[in-house]
Amino acid sequence: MITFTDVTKRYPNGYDALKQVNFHVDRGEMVFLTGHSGAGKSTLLRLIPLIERCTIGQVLVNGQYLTRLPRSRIPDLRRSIGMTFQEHRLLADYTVFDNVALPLVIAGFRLPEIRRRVRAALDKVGLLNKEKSYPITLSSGQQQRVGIARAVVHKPPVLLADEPTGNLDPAMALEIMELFREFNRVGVTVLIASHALNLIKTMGCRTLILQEGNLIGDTVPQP
Ligand SMILES: Nc1ncnc2c1ncn2[C@@H]1O[C@H](COP(=O)(O)OP(=O)(O)OP(=O)(O)O)[C@@H](O)[C@H]1O
Repeated sequence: MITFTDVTKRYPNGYDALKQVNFHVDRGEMVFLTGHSGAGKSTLLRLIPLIERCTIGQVLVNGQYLTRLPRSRIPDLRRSIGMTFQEHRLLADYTVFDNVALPLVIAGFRLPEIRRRVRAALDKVGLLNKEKSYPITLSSGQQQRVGIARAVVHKPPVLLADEPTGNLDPAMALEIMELFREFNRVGVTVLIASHALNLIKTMGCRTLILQEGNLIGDTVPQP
C-alpha cells in the first residue's frame, strides 16, 4: 500500500530530513513510526499525501508512483488518504459537524449524503452528541477525535496520524490509539508517528524507527 524506495528528502536550506529510506507497508497493516524530535517523522508522513515531494527515490501509494503523478491527480490521491495532526487544525468558528463535513463539501457531496456520513463518522469516534459544539468547548482528547472523524469521513483506505496523543493523558492516549485500531480492524491501513514508546509497546504493532533521517529499525513484536 505504501512503499518508500531509497527516499531522500532535502529541504530548500540543504538539510536532508530523510536519507535513503526504504520500507513497505502492506494493505491493512497498522504501523508506528517513532524516533527523536527532528528525526524526520512528520517529513516522512507529509510525503505520502504529497504535502512535500521527495528529492530522490520513489514513493508508491496505492499503486501510484508519486514522482510521476500529474498535479491534476493530487486531489484524487488526497481523497484516498486521511490525516490527523497533533494540533488538530480544526476551524474555530465552525461547529464540530461543519469541521467534519468540510472534506465532503469540498468534494462536492450533496447535503443528505454529507449528513449521513458526518453522523456516521462522529458516531464512530463517540461524539455524536457534540455535533453542534464549537471546538474550543471540547477537551483535547475530544478535539483529537473530531480530527479523526474529519480524516475518516470520506472513508479513505489509508489513515496517517502525526503525534495523535501528544497532549493527552495516558488513559485518553490509549483510547485514541484503540480508535485507530478499530479503523485498522475494518481494513484501513494505518501509519502513526508517535514519541510515546510505552504506548507503542502496549499496542504491540510493527514499529519503524527513525534517527536523524535514517531508518534504523523495523521491529515486529513477538507473539
Ligand atoms: N520546511 C523545512 N525546511 C527546512 N528544514 C525542515 C523543514 N521541515 C522540517 N525541517 C527539519 O527536518 C528535520 C525533521 O523534521 P520533522 O518535523 O520531520 O521531524 P519529527 O521527527 O517529526 O520531529 P518532531 O517529533 O519534533 O515533530 C528537523 O531537523 C527539522 O528542523
